[in-house]
Amino acid sequence: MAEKYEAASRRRSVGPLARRVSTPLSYLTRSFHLPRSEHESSSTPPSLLIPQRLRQPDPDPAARGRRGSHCRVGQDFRSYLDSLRKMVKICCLGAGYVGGPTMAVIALKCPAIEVCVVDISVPRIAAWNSDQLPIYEPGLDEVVKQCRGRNLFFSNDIEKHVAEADIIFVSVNTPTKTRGLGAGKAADLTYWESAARMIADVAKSDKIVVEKSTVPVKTAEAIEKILTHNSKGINFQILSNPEFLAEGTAIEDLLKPDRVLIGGRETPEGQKAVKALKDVYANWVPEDSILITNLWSAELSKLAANAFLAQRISSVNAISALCEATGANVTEVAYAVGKDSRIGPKFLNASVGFGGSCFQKDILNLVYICECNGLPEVANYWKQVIKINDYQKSRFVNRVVSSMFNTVSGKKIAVLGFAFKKDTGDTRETAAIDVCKGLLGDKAKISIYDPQVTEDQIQRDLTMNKFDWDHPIHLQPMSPTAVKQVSVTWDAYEATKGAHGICILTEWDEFKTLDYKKIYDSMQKPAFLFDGRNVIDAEKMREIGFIVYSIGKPLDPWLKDMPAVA
Ligand SMILES: NC(=O)c1ccc[n+]([C@@H]2O[C@H](COP(=O)([O-])OP(=O)(O)OC[C@H]3O[C@@H](n4cnc5c(N)ncnc54)[C@H](O)[C@@H]3O)[C@@H](O)[C@H]2O)c1
Ligand SMILES: O=c1ccn([C@@H]2O[C@H](COP(=O)(O)OP(=O)(O)O[C@H]3O[C@H](CO)[C@@H](O)[C@H](O)[C@H]3O)[C@@H](O)[C@H]2O)c(=O)[nH]1
Repeated sequence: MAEKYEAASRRRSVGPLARRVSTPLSYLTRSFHLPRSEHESSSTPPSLLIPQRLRQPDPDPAARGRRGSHCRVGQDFRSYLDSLRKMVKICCLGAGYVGGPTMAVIALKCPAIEVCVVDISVPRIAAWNSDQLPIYEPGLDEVVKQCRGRNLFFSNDIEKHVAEADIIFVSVNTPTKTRGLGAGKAADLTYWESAARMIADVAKSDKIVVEKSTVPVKTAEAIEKILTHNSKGINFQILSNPEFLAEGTAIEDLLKPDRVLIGGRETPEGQKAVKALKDVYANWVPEDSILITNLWSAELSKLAANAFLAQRISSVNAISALCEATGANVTEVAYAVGKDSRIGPKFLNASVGFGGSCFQKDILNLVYICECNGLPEVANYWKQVIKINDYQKSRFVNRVVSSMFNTVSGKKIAVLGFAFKKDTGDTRETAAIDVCKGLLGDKAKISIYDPQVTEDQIQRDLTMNKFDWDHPIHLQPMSPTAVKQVSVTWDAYEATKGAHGICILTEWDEFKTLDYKKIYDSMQKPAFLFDGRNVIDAEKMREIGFIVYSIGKPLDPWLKDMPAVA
């Protein structure tokens, strides 16, 4: 088993563990004044990169017109070179799910720009400099391999790279506040504010500071105050450039974004900064997909986009409850509704509930901003999206317990999938946490399998308080009192062996092709299968002998006779 674990670990990326398990104490002790790491010496960028385009033929001359950094008619070669040199350094604070992939793609598409991603976490940077990247994201390894050491660097020497940069992206955590004013709703800007103060301290030349993190509207105004108050005459331009990538498809999303949004001040300096950032993206994003707005529109658009997306899921999940009550089929309903071109087919999959580090946090943030602006009706409207999501998770738990003769005490429940969606090892706010906690509350014994999530991570998630997961300073060493009723395996067949019931909580493709006959044969009878993602063919499973529940689908005759679920 130990060998298997090691082999499986080697197959996997380090995952969020690098941040939350192996290194927690580093967060408690680190300041911005960090010693150079071992990796530094081999990965510190050269002081100035010679633009590759000057040495290599342009691979796509036809695209020149839409790129921003080519020598224009009337511009002499030296000033062209100077303009490139002036633009060559980007630093990104925060080497996480956003900072890492985003900067890797900028480095890939802009060989003339030197990109350095910095972080307060030493192990996280070490992982970026190794063969085991700290996050699992399809396609990311290839992009990093292509650029790392060429024009993409990862470092803990934050001050040095901030001081040298022309453009500084800030992509640090903006979690929900856990205490004090606005606790449980407002964004905690501690990490952002300390990043801004550090930039003000170390800057010796003009900088463009880009909000990449998701922040409340008007954050740029506060950041501007911090920077200009300490600025020693240095000119800082703040831009809002929110990120819209989704985990699991981050590289695809970054290579072909639906849009890039840049908000800036409407002053000549502000517009110059907007143009400089636009020129970076214009290396691969068509001009008409780069939207320019004022600062506040850009900041608010990010929160609004996530609220709209989450609202669609809560809408279809609300309908899923009605489908179960009436005999309608949510897949058919969603298909019929999505065929209306005004509605569209995407993001209408009923599920056990949305998770991830963004939707809940950003909607709570929006709710708080509405309340602060005297708009309680608007706040309540958006709050309902979260309430339905919580309802969907507890409805699922209730369905499991009521179906299994109203108790799961002492029963083995296999959980297939713990990540918040497929193709990621990220477990932040995953619905699986609430479902497992609910089942544990009824004294179930849980056996979990997820192809990308480790036991340490799962134990940590099940013992952590709400909202604490996104606060580096709250990270503690592995709790010695891990949840005993929970076991974690690297094998779906082992997880389901001897189980009374199975809950599918993540839509991993491999769950569609498991040998369910073999699984059924190894389970206690009657064998229950609760599909929280609608990934299995319920009719085939019933033929095997399972009692099946699928979200929003007509109920199994067995389940109809069980106590009603609220
Ligand atoms: N994860 C996503 O899919 C996604 C997508 C769009 C936007 N966002 C937003 O982007 C921001 C970052 O999200 P993430 O998922 O990348 O978070 P993350 O936790 O993966 O990464 C944040 C990193 O910032 C580092 N950090 C904190 N303070 C720092 C400082 N002062 N200097 C340097 N590094 C510091 C942390 O150590 C951590 O590694 C959040 O505001 C989030 O809402 C996230
Ligand atoms: O039809 C659907 C689509 C998604 N989900 C769930 O919703 C959650 C979020 O999924 P998704 O949006 O694909 O992933 P994220 O990485 O959280 O990306 C969202 O949050 C990011 C952070 O702000 C934004 O940048 C992205 O645009 C936005 O899609 C996951 O639990 C999904 O399983 C459903 O239940 N049904």
